Amino acid sequence: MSFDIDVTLRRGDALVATAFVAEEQAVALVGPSGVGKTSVLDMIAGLLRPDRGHVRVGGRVLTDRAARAEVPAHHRRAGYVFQDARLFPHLDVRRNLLYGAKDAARLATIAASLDIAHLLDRWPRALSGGEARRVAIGRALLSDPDFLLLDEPLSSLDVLRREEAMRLIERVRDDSGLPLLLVTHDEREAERLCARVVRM
Ligand SMILES: Nc1ncnc2c1ncn2[C@@H]1O[C@H](COP(=O)(O)OP(=O)(O)OP(=O)(O)O)[C@@H](O)[C@H]1O
Repeated sequence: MSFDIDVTLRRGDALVATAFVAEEQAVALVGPSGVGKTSVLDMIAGLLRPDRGHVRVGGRVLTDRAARAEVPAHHRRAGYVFQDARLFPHLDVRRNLLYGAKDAARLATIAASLDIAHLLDRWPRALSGGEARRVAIGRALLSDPDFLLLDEPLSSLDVLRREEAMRLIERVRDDSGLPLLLVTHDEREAERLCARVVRM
């Protein structure tokens, strides 16, 4: 079992709710803008607390409102790649990658596999959107996570870059073997990258 999620949260006027149990390693969360996809990732990462329900990943209970159980975000071992990369602007790419790294010796391998080895001495402000996102994926992988959360990893890429990014995600998925939850607007991408598609 990868993800066992059943959460409800009121945010302003919106009611965010989803429930699914996935045996598959890779799960896509699809749905229209504003339905609450990012909020669900935040609840799984421990950045938002659901009003009711539970979050279990890889059999581990991270939130169980009925049992008053809540693992703090920094103990969840989530590799969360945010929609806007969120690199530290005052750290170069190398130090961004090593931030929170469990095993710095993996830097070279991961940088090579993400095609960012030539960017290690650059500053985040000198990266394209796609490069920044690859660095964010690298930083998440180096933190030795138990699972991966990717928020719209393909948005704002042109057709060619999108295809490259999809191949990269397939490789990360297959090489890491980690439970992976990916948010996208695009049903076709969801079906290609993930054995399970959850609609919100
Ligand atoms: N800080 C906030 N306070 C109140 N409501 C919020 C807040 N952040 C988001 N919302 C609302 O919660 C709902 C879910 O937002 P969320 O960002 O999770 O949706 P989403 O499906 O990820 O959207 P998108 O695809 O546009 O990124 C929306 O209706 C949004 O307006």
